[in-house]
Amino acid sequence: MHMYYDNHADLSVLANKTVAVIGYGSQGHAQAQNLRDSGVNVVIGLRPGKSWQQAEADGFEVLTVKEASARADVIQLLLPDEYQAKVYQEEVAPGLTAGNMLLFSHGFNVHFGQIVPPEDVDVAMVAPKSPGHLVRRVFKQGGGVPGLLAVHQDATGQAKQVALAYAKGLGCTKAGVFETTFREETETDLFGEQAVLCGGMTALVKAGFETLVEAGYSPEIAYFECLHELKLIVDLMYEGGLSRMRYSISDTAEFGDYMTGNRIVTDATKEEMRQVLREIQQGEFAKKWILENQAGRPSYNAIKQQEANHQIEEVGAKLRQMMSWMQK
Ligand SMILES: NC(=O)C1=CN([C@@H]2O[C@H](COP(=O)(O)OP(=O)(O)OC[C@H]3O[C@@H](n4cnc5c(N)ncnc54)[C@H](OP(=O)(O)O)[C@@H]3O)[C@@H](O)[C@H]2O)C=CC1
Ligand SMILES: CC[C@](O)(C(C)=O)C(=O)O
Repeated sequence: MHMYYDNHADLSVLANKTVAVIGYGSQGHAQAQNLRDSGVNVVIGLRPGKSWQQAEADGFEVLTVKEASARADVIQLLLPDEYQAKVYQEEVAPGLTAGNMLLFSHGFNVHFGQIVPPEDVDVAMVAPKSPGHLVRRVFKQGGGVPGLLAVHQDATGQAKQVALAYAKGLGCTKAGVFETTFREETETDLFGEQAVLCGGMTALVKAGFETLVEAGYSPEIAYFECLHELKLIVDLMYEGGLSRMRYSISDTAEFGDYMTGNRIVTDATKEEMRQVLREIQQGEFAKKWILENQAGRPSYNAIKQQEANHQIEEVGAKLRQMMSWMQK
C-alpha cells in the first residue's frame, strides 16, 4: 500500500489551473474552502438555489455547472452520487476538453459504469475519509483528515501528480493519503457505511435502547447508555485503538466487553456481513439504489420517516436541548 504525505505532493502543479468544485454540500463547501485557503483558484458549479446563495455568501465565484465545467482544468464532481450521471451527461461532458481532469470523492458512478468519461481526460479520485464538515474543521485547526487517492485513467501522464496536489490542497497529505483503486474504494466504502458505521451502528444502538426501555428502564437513561456515551467511547478508540478505550474504561466494563461482545455480533452476524459484501461486489446494491431513485425513492422515504419517529430521536432531542454546549 502506497502512502503519500506533504513532501510527496507539489501544490504548484495546480498553480495555473482552475478547479471547478461541482456541488457545495457537505464535501463541496469543505473541499472548496480548503483549496482556496491553500492558494488554489476555485470556481463553484451549481444550479440556482440554497447552495448557490451559500457559496456566493462565502465569497466564491459561482457559475452554472455547464459554465464551471467548461472553464475549469480540474472538475471535482461533488453532487449526490445518484444525480451525478445525469448532470455529468447533460452539463459536464459537453465542456470537457482533452487533458482535463475529472475528479470524484467516491467511485460509485465510474466503478458501476454510470459515468464513462472520454479517453483523452484524466480520471481520478481524491476521497477524504471523513464527513465534509470535519474536512473543513480539522483543516482550520491546522491538520488534515486522511484521504484515498486512485487513478482510473491517466491520459496526460500527470494524473497522479495533479490528484496528489489536490489532496494536499485539502490537507489530506498532512494525515496521509493511501493509494487505492476505484473498485476497492467503492466496495469498502459501501460495506463500511452499511455494515458498521451507519447501518450496523444505528441498528445496534436502537436494539440496545429498545431492550432497556421494553424492560421498564427510563428512556432517558437508555439514551445516555446506548447513544450519548457512544461518542465518548469512539473518541477513545479513534485516539488509540481498542486498547486505549479498554485502558480507560473500568475493569468491570472491560470484562463485560470480553464476555458479551461475541454474543451480540455472532458467527451468523459475520456470515450476513459476508453476504452484504457479496451483494455490493456483484453490483446488486448499486442496481437497487439506482432503481430506487428512478422510482422516486419509495422505500428510502418511508423508512426515513419511520426512523425519524423512533422514540430514541424524541428523547434525544429533548436531552440535547438541555446540554447547552451542544447547541453550537
Ligand atoms: N458526505 C460526506 O461527507 C462524504 C461524501 N462523499 C462523496 O462526495 C460526493 C458529494 O456528497 P455530499 O457532499 O454528501 O453531497 P451533498 O448532498 O451534501 O451536496 C450536494 C450538493 O450538490 C448540489 N446539487 C444537487 N443536485 C444538483 C444538480 N442537479 N445540479 C447542481 N447541483 C446540484 C446541491 O445543491 P442544492 O442546494 O442546489 O441542492 C449540494 O450543493 C458524493 O460522491 C459522496 O459519495 C465522500 C466522502 C464523504
Ligand atoms: C460513513 C459515511 C461516508 O461513507 C463517509 C463520511 O465516509 C459517506 O459516504 O458519507
